[in-house]
Amino acid sequence: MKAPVRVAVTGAAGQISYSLLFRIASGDMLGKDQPVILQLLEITPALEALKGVAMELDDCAFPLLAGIVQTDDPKVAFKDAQYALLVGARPRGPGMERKDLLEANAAIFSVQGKAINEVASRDIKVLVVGNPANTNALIAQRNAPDINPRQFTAMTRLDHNRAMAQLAGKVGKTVNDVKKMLIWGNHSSTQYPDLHHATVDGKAAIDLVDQSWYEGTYIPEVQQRGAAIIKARGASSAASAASAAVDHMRSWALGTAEGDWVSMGIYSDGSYGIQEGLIYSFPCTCKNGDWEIVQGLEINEFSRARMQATEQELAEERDAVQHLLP
Ligand SMILES: NC(=O)C1=CN([C@@H]2O[C@H](COP(=O)(O)OP(=O)(O)OC[C@H]3O[C@@H](n4cnc5c(N)ncnc54)[C@H](O)[C@@H]3O)[C@@H](O)[C@H]2O)C=CC1
Ligand SMILES: O=C([O-])CC(=O)C(=O)O
Repeated sequence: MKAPVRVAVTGAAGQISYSLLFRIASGDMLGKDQPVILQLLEITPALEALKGVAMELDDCAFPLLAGIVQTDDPKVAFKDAQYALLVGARPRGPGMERKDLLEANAAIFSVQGKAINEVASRDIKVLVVGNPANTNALIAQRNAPDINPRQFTAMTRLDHNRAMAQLAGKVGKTVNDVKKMLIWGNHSSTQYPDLHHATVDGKAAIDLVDQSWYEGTYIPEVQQRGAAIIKARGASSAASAASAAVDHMRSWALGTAEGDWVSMGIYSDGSYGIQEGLIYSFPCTCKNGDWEIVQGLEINEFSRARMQATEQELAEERDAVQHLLP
């Protein structure tokens, strides 16, 4: 049996965590041979609810669950953590854009970035889920100067998974047939789901659909899927968000499949002309616990304009939180 790893999860008594924690503890995220110690962070008033969640985790008798820490202190939650899933943040309601949450949520990520910098394992892998995820990831990263910026990522895997499911449905195939899906940019309504590199059953996806459906239906539906779930469910995506978080961390830790890639919000190194330092979603392959941006994709004018629009939004979000970026 491997030695247990420490996995910090914030917002641990919330909706997403109610699905996420059970998936992590069952081995879906890091493998069926990897024991985990869950280090759960909540705000003080939610500690009682967190206790209930921890009781249920105990009641599952998961063979891989080697311990549970419950705390309202970030320095306890992140202590020696090798993985951190930053979920704890306010969700949006109907009629809001995710960036409307910046004011309510941004401060959380500067506190947590500082705590990670101080006490976490130096090889920690951080995934920010709480919205607006890319800019919150940027805030956490900039507040953790002793950790390599590559170790802070934001979740666009839910968008990636949604884009695969919508495409598969349209062409009468399953997600297993879809490869090289790609979300560029921000986890927001400016994100750009790019079908120019995707394949379905080995055929170019862009040739299987017409341009008017791609532009007029597909792109807006993927961009607005989060809002559509809020409208239908009365609350934002939870189980699907948890599943995407599990997918993101599993790909990063255990690698991506040969001949395929995943979308991850990562620290831009200037690839594809995207401003360095923004947390922007790129196509990534993962190996040996590290990610790499897929290089050399041909970008047409249609794509370039959309990649720049979402980049512009991220630059504006960054400028709005300057006071939290040391
Ligand atoms: N990136 C993505 O694809 C997605 C992101 N989200 C975002 O994830 C976040 C969480 O969503 P839900 O679980 O549905 O919300 P929720 O409101 O059910 O749970 C959030 C939890 O975070 C806790 N919390 C608040 N401040 C905290 C702090 N400083 N430290 C630790 N815990 C704290 C709250 O007490 C609450 O229990 C929201 O911001 C939501 O918009 C949701 C779906 C997808
Ligand atoms: O839409 C929201 O506010 C929640 C979210 O990020 C998503 O479902 O993609």
